[in-house]
Amino acid sequence: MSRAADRLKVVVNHLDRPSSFVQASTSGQNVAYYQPQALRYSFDNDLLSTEQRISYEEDGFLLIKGLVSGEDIDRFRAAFERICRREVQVPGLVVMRDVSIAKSEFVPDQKAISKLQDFQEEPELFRYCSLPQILNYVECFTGPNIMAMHTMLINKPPDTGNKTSRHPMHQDLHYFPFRPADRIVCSWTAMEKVNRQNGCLVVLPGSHHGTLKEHDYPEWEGGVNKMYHGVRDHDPNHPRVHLEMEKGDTVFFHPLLIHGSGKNQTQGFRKAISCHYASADCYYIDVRGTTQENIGQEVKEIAARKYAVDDVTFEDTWAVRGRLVQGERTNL
Ligand SMILES: CCCCCCCCCCCCCCCCC(=O)SCCNC(=O)CCNC(=O)[C@H](O)C(C)(C)COP(=O)(O)OP(=O)(O)OC[C@H]1O[C@@H](n2cnc3c(N)ncnc32)[C@H](O)[C@@H]1OP(=O)(O)O
Ligand SMILES: Nc1ncnc2c1ncn2[C@@H]1O[C@H](COP(=O)(O)OP(=O)(O)OP(=O)(O)O)[C@@H](O)[C@H]1O
Ligand SMILES: O=C(O)CCC(=O)C(=O)O
Ligand SMILES: [Fe+2]
Ligand SMILES: [Mg+2]
Repeated sequence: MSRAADRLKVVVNHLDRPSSFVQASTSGQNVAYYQPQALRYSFDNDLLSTEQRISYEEDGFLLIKGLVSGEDIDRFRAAFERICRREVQVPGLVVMRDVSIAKSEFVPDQKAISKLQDFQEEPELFRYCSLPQILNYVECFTGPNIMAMHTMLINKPPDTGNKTSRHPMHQDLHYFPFRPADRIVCSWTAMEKVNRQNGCLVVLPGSHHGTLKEHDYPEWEGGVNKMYHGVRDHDPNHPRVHLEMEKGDTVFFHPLLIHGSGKNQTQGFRKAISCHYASADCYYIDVRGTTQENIGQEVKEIAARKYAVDDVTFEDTWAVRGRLVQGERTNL
């Protein structure tokens, strides 16, 4: 029996989802197999192997080594540095500083910047979101109509000793007022070697099988960055995986996957570039009365302050930032 078929059995036993598989009898043994259509998290196409599809189904992430070239990464880094030196003005760009230095004097240097958000109007950085090799993978999860909904370049600073460089365990779906979750995917590319020392991604494999959990600010003594909500309670005994990656390696992960990143214990600034994609056929939801109401309110307040408007909705803040990168803008 092939390795893929072997893993199918494991997945079936592991997930215990009677409706998604059929019983088959081989050599007198009763064995459960997935039917092709029972793989709900990805589409059947020529790019993903059955093993890769099962792996995403089971774990909620898929790591592809060497997907982005060193040359491209160097160009993204140069664009980031131009922004840090304030040589360019980018409409809509959010430049974030770590909470531990947010109130100190401004230095126009990468050392003051822990994250860029919303670089959809910066052509060089946004090129990342349209790289054909990335979109080919994204399409496996979203289908052909693809929106780039959220863009980030994370420059995780050396921890100042307060542990504020940590990113609490969270599910990205908490921030998104659109569905269905299975048609949303994040691509996250290491811009240099990332490991436990400099605060690589940490994931709870399989956690995407659960539902969206309640998120809030973690009670950390040293402070927490604005809008860095964490899952209120996740099973501390769930196995964790530290995703150590080389420059250009890219991980695709599901928006319900619980993940975070540890503190950066080196003197370097750990860099990664990422984009959250969604099928343009997704639809907006009203988060009032749901666990997402708290983040919806915070984002609305920030948008209102930033753009001096008072009737902006949480959905609007996404609709204005989203950009079509493939196919047709049908809905979002
Ligand atoms: C169309 C409009 C869109 C509106 C934008 C809304 C943003 C939406 C974010 C959604 C995120 C989705 C992501 C999905 C993936 C999951 C995650 O990424 S989780 C983390 C998400 N959160 C963030 O990314 C935080 C983003 N940061 C910011 O938006 C800004 O940095 C900011 C915190 C709003 C501050 O920006 P700005 O107002 O420009 O900064 P200042 O004028 O210097 O400071 C104002 C005020 O805020 C304090 N401050 C600054 N930085 C921080 C910080 N890191 N933590 C806490 N507080 C901070 C600063 O001290 C000032 O305070 P004061 O008391 O008013 O002096
Ligand atoms: N004490 C804690 N309470 C809550 N969340 C934590 C705690 N320690 C780490 N985390 C979260 O777990 C994830 C990574 O943890 P990890 O243990 O790898 O990092 P670290 O504790 O910063 O560093 P390390 O354990 O490698 O010294 C991050 O999301 C981090 O925010
Ligand atoms: O790069 C990191 O540290 C994690 C970022 C992340 O998970 C996020 O911003 O949603
Ligand atoms: Fe995240
Ligand atoms: Mg730890």
